[in-house]
Amino acid sequence: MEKADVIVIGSGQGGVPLAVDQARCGRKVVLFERAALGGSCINYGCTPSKALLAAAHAAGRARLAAPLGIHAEVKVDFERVMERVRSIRASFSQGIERRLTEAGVRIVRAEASFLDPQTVTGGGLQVQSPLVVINTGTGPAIPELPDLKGLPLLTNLNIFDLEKLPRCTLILGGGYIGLELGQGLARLGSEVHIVHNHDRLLNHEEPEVGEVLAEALSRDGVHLHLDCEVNEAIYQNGICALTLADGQTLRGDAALLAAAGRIPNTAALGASAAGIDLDKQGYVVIDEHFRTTAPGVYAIGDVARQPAFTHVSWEDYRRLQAILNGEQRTRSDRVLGYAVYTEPQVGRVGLTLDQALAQGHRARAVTLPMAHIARAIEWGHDLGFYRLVVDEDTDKILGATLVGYEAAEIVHVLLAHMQAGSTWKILEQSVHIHPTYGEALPSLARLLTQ
Ligand SMILES: Cc1cc2nc3c(=O)[nH]c(=O)nc-3n(C[C@H](O)[C@H](O)[C@H](O)COP(=O)(O)OP(=O)(O)OC[C@H]3O[C@@H](n4cnc5c(N)ncnc54)[C@H](O)[C@@H]3O)c2cc1C
Ligand SMILES: NC(=O)c1ccc[n+]([C@@H]2O[C@H](COP(=O)([O-])OP(=O)(O)OC[C@H]3O[C@@H](n4cnc5c(N)ncnc54)[C@H](O)[C@@H]3O)[C@@H](O)[C@H]2O)c1
Repeated sequence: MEKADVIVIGSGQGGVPLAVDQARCGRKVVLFERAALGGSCINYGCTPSKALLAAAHAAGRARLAAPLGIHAEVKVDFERVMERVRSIRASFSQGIERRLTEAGVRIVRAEASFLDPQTVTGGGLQVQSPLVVINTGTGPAIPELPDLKGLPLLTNLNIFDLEKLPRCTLILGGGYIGLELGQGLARLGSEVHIVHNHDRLLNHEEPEVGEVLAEALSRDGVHLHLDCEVNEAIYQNGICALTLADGQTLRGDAALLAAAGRIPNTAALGASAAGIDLDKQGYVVIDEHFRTTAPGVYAIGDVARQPAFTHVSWEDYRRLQAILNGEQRTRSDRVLGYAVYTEPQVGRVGLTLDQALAQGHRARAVTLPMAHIARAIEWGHDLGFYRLVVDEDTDKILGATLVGYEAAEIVHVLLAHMQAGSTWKILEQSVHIHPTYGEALPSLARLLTQ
């Protein structure tokens, strides 16, 4: 039995910096990782998907430039696109290994499970520690479909290993992954069908978000099957056929992508041996201070049902580190921002109007269409809108939804206002630069004076 000061299970976005910091403080740290170092974000998530989208959006922009008087002939070298994706992913993962090693973290390349709250085993090793941090993330949820067994399913785990672009790709799910990869594959030349079991894409967002994205995806030739389920999936001779509830049959050359949500990576953990409670879906139950129900065991990131974003897992690490140092921090008092990297992008922060009303705020929303923004007209971006949600009692900004060009960047202006506790009146008085997309934010706030 080995002894350590800290055990980290999973090299996700919070686990790696935590392990590095603890090791730099002179503690003996053992990190278990059963797959590639760097977790979902680097290997099967943000990094490869955004590298792929860089190529896809370059192709898409070129094709859609005709209204500007530019007529481009686009030729996609899919092999080269994917080589670039994989080389960026490999270099990021190697960087993680270097960081951990240089800090003196002992890396055990094996699946870990608990023997008791202080003892973890994996790769033939048993390690005992007073502090264990679980950062094991999530994996793709596979929809329960009759006859799905035997079908070579694509998920976020293997799609970035593709060598050949599928002629036709059938995607289950019109959420983040389905939309980003659906538009990406379409722009690279695949015939894409998205089957979504809700009548709106990205159905947790302001209703108009789904409408704008549906229009944008249609312009890219994506076929949308909304409010629709798959009844049957058959795989024969390399061809997969999906029969939809509306009677249509979609056929693809073996490319069916499951993008229908996530399941937590807890099955292998042996949580019950350590007295770690899981919720009904298998997520680790934590309190406001990331404590699980087992003494000395904490959980951060996606596996603890925190909002499933890289920056949240990273911020969890900062908060847990502060808590371990005796500071008064909690897990949920953050201004949450996130984005969807379709074109147009969706930049989000804080509450939607419905969420604000449901939380008891006397909330009001104002909306500015893209077509009223000078920069958007000049650049030929006609799709999208900016929406601001404010509290009528305090004038505080409660949230925003920006749908438009580089909205993921522009939404940070509002995130900074919210973090600083400022009001829409301060935003309205700010003189932003002309002609920019940012200039539209004070104009948006000005609508509240009417
Ligand atoms: C396609 C896709 C695109 C995404 N794009 C974005 C984006 O643009 N922006 C964004 O903010 N977020 C994005 N996300 C979400 C983001 O990837 C996750 O929220 C982020 O990785 C945080 O994960 P984590 O730190 O909780 O753990 P993860 O990064 O999931 O890491 C968990 C690690 O634990 C390991 N592990 C699991 N069980 C065990 C075990 N028993 N023993 C040892 N090791 C184990 C796993 O192998 C994995 O390496 C995307 C996700 C996907 C799937
Ligand atoms: N840009 C980003 O930050 C980014 C990108 C990708 C993923 N992510 C993270 O990863 C998480 C998972 O993404 P996701 O897209 O898998 O999940 P999701 O929950 O965002 O979307 C899945 C959608 O699929 C639908 N669905 C479920 N089962 C279905 C079925 N059988 N047939 C048709 N539709 C079905 C659901 O209604 C749901 O809206 C996200 O919640 C997000 O936190 C973030």
